Amino acid sequence: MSSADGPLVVGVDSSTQSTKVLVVDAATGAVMASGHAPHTVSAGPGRESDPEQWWTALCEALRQCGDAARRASAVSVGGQQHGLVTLDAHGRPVRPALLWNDVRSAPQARRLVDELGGPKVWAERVGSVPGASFTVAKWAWLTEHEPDAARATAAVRLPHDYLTQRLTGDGTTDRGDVSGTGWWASATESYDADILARVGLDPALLPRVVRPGEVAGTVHGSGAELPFSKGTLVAAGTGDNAAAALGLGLRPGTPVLSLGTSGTVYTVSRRRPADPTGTVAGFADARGDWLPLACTLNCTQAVDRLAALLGLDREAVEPGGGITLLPYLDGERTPDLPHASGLLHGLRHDTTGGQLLQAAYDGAVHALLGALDLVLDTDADLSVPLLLIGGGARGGAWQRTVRRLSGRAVQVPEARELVALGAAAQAAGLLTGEDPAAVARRWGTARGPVLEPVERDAATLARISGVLSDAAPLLDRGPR
Ligand SMILES: Nc1ncnc2c1ncn2[C@@H]1O[C@H](COP(=O)(O)OP(=O)(O)O)[C@@H](O)[C@H]1O
Ligand SMILES: O=C(CO)[C@@H](O)[C@H](O)COP(=O)(O)O
Repeated sequence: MSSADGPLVVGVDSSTQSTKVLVVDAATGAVMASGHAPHTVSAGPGRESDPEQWWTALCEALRQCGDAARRASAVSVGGQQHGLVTLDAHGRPVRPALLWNDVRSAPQARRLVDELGGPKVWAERVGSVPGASFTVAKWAWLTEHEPDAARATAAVRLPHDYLTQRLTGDGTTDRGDVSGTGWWASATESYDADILARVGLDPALLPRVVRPGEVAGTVHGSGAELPFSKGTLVAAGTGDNAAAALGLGLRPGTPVLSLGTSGTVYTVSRRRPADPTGTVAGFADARGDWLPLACTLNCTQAVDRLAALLGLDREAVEPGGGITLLPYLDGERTPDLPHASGLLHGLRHDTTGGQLLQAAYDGAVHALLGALDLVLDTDADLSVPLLLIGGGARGGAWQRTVRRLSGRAVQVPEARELVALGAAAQAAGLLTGEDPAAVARRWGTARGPVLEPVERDAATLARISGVLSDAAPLLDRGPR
């Protein structure tokens, strides 16, 4: 390991499939060490993970960073959004966390939307119309299906809150991640007492919302588990998408398309979003701005699953065939079809496996690009390249599909772990007093090749939209 110019900071990405840790030189952004450890997610009708496993994975990933992590002056955690973590009076999980992609809470979400006065009321007050992913719907599901677990709950946390609390001993969250709960009103930037009362959640169970730039706490214990010394600064942390926005040093109007377990499209905006259609979630960012975002449940894993079923490498796509494949293997959030399953149209004798696989990529990207038009302000500059990030951004087939269906220039940052880098920039900001996005720009994290625009394949987009609308009743009710 070469020597660092400045103090070292640690950035954590605790996402759906794994924990990734970077130790970064706060002066230059150079990555001095990294670690990675996988998580398990339950299969079947729900999606759950044990929060204790996230902690074990974090400790393991930190261990892989060796001496560099021991020298860190500050740490910050970015985490998968929305997950419901329920803790008992001793701070131990009452049950596994209900994750963002668990659609069992769809009926509760629909009921809550109606009870408060409909989508427009939610959009204006909370900034988002909650779907199954939102924590408020998950809590409502828990109180209905597992009332004993709800009664045993002494604290409610998001995934990044849980890990931050394990570091500091204090219950804290931040405006970015709390804006995805459904019980934080973006209009007033505070917990919404009326919504909490409707779902029977005592506000005393919720964490303190740390302000941007404020310290969440310090590492409260060290020992065998953690490399940090007691007193290491802990930043507020945030949700993974808000962390990636920090990690890119994102400026208002620049669009991001992230290809991970979830697919997301978002930008930073100075205007508080309020989309009554529910497609765009009106999240706050981790600074003082907003993060209009749309999210799909089926992205890299759905396409990889199709490739595995076909016995193909994920790059073995072939053009043509007129096939439409809606890859909604987990139900879908964008479009709002929580009970949907995958749907194939246009199969012929001469259809090849490679064409089916390409159709899966097309179906996944179609959903994201349709939402991107709604995410961007009317004054967004369409000539700015689309920033392509997440694990899928490394894939040639993903890159070509996004270019063909968007018709836009696409920039692929060389930096791989933008969520962890954003968390690291937040930690560095605590030490230097800088805006974390400015830290990331100073580090040059968004640098990477720009792939020139190609002609937009409007015919394929129109074909997919047509199948989607014709199959709407089938997709809405799900398989029988
Ligand atoms: N070289 C690659 N080409 C295409 N897809 C890739 C490549 N490397 C990783 N992936 C995909 O990236 C996904 C993981 O992305 P990541 O952003 O790390 O997910 P998450 O943060 O949601 O856990 C995997 O599901 C895999 O399909
Ligand atoms: O639910 C959302 C955004 O609203 C997801 O983007 C989650 O935050 C999970 O992220 P990944 O694990 O796919 O990065």
